[in-house]
Amino acid sequence: MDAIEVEGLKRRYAAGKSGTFEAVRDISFSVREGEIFALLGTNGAGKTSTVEVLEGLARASAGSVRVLGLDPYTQRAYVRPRTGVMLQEGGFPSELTVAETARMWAGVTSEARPAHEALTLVGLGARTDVRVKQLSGGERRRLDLALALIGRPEVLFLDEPTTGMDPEGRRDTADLVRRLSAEGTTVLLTTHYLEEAEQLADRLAIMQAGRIVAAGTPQQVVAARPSRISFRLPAGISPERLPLTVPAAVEGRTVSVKTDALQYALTELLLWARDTGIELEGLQARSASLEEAFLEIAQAGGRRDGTDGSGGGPRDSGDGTRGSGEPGGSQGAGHGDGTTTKAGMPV
Ligand SMILES: Nc1ncnc2c1ncn2[C@@H]1O[C@H](COP(=O)(O)OP(=O)(O)OP(=O)(O)O)[C@@H](O)[C@H]1O
Repeated sequence: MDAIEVEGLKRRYAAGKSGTFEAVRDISFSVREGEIFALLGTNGAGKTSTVEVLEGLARASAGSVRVLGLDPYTQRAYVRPRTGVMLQEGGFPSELTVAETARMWAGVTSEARPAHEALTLVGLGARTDVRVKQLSGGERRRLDLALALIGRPEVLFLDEPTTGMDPEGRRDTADLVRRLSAEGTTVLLTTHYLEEAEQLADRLAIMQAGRIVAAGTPQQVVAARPSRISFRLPAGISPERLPLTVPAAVEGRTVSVKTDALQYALTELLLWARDTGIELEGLQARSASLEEAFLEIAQAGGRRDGTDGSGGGPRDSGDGTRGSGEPGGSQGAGHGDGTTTKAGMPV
């Protein structure tokens, strides 16, 4: 059994006179025990709407959701004590000190960690006597995290945990999340920091307009995007003379190439440079970053608007994430069943 199982989830909101707005449109994914799973997407993509259903704060409009094998909404009394939730807006009484807040929280939590232990975990051990209202934005996020950890959760939901934290706070939080995951805690997080997701997540899903449009390990999602080669155009060489089988963009004197076959294209270029006796100044070759993949997917998704939503049925990608049947829907590279190309990314 996976720690989190989402199958065909939809979430609708009332909109206008008797109308509805579908914020989550038939998504499916699962998170294994001890895994760190990141839900990514542009503003309004549907991440929080999804996470709220997993946290048992809202009912699914359609589909099924299981957390630790239970329905988080109808069986909330059993699920809640085993999960930790860090919401986007914590909201504590601002007159209480950090220690009082943590003790109050521990007082209503079964088998709670000692308040000081939770505060030390998040680096607030030296700030226990400070009033909540005097904390910085990043420190409040740390306090939010401490409270989410107080019940020793088996599943931890982190909604943009590092927003407002300085780089040290982000690094400390990432280290802590890794440690918790190594100890068996399942973590589902949303974040707008793509570098953080790339480094932290075992697997991730990118949402757009309520759908999962790409998913897999960070490497799989990135591998499906073209790699980049760039260098300075050698003096006296026109772009047409370059031995490139893929089109190069020339801006000023910088040549940029996007290629799905980095090793081949680079070999071709280097052999040509050697044989022609040319030095390629500023030569760089690298895989796409998650940020580039995300931006490309977001742009492709924008172009995709207006499609009719038809297409094949849900497909099992073998990585625990399934498409919702929309054109270009979901994903996971390299699942080997031949149902998707280039990790099923919208192109
Ligand atoms: N209570 C609500 N009533 C109506 N529409 C809502 C409600 N809550 C959210 N929405 C809409 O649902 C869509 C998804 O919102 P959601 O907050 O889930 O996105 P998100 O991916 O978490 O965005 P962000 O990154 O900005 O937090 C948005 O279009 C939002 O306006």
